[in-house]
Amino acid sequence: MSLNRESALQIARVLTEALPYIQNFNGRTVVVKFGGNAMVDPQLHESFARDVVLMKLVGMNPVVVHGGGPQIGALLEKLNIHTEFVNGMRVTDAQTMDVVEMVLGGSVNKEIVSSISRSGGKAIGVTGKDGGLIRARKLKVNRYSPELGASEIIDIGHVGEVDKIDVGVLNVILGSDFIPVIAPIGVDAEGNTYNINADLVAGKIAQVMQAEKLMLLTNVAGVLDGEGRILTGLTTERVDELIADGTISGGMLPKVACALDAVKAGVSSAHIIDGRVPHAVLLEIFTDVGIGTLISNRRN
Ligand SMILES: Nc1ncnc2c1ncn2[C@@H]1O[C@H](COP(=O)(O)OP(=O)(O)O)[C@@H](O)[C@H]1O
Ligand SMILES: CC(=O)N[C@@H](CCC(=O)OP(=O)(O)O)C(=O)O
Repeated sequence: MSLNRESALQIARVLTEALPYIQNFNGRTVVVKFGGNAMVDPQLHESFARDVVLMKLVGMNPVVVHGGGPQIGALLEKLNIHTEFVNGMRVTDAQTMDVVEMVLGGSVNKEIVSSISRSGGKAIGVTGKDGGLIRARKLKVNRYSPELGASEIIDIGHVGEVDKIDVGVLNVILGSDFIPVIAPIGVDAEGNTYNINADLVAGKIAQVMQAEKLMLLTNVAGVLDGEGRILTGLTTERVDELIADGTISGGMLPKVACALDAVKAGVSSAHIIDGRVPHAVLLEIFTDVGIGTLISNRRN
C-alpha cells in the first residue's frame, strides 16, 4: 500500500493520539456491556470483537457483559410465548426463564466468544451460575397505579437483581489472560435461577472490580432530551429531572440508574454509547471523540 504524505500523517496522528490512553489504562479494568440490538448486525459484532481484543493486547482488562433481549424475543415469538416489559424489565415466568437461559447462556454467549476468538483473542463464556459468579435475589418492581393514585410493588416473576458478585471467579479468568464474557443470569442461595437485566450486571461488576470505565453500548446515539438531541453529559440531578418528567423511560431507565450507581460507587466514568457506530468502543477508549453520554457523579 502506498500513501501520500497527508494520509500517512493523518494515520500517525490518530495512532499517537491513542498513546496517552494506552498508558493511562494499562492494567485497568474496563467493563463493556454489549446490547442485544448491536449484536444483530454481523459487521458490528465483528468490529466489537476486534476492539475488545485490541484492548486486551495493549494491556487492559476488558470484561464483557452481554444482553440479548431481541434474540430472546425472537425465540419466544417462534414458540408463541407472549412477552411484556415493566420499567424496562421482561416479565419472566418459569417457561420464559427457560428460554432466557437457553438463549443468553447458549447461542448468544458462544457467538461472542467465537467472534473474539476469530479476531485472535481468547475468551471464556460463563453465566452467573458458573463458579457462583452472580448471587441474585428477586427484584421488587415499583409501578405507578392510576387506580390507586400511588405506586405499588408488583411481581414480575423470575427477575432478579445482583446480590453479590464473586470477584474471585473473574480474577481467575483474568489472571489466566482470558477475556470473560458474561451472560446476565444469577442464582440465589436456594438454587433459583433469575433473569437479570444485563445493564444491572455490568454496573455491579464495574463497581466490585473498581473499573476505570463502564461502557453501555446501545441502539441510540446516547441519552436524548425531549427534542431528540443527544445529552453529552449528565449529572445526578439532571437524571432525576429527566426520569420524573418521563424523558428517560423504558430500557433507558436501568441503563442510567446503573451508570449512576457505578460512578457513585467509585467507577471513574460511565458512558452510554452508540453501539451502531462501528468500533464505538475503540473510539471511546483511544480517542478524544465523544460518541455518547457521559454520566458523572457531580452535582451542580
Ligand atoms: N431519553 C432517552 N434517550 C434515549 N433512549 C431512550 C430514552 N428514553 C427511552 N429510551 C429508549 O431506550 C432504548 C434503549 O434501551 P434498550 O432497548 O433496553 O437497549 P439495549 O438493548 O441496548 O439494552 C432506546 O432504544 C429508546 O427506545
Ligand atoms: C430482566 C430482563 O429484562 N432481562 C433481559 C436480559 C437480556 C438483556 O438485558 O438484553 P439487552 O441488553 O439486549 O436488552 C431480557 O430478558 O431481555
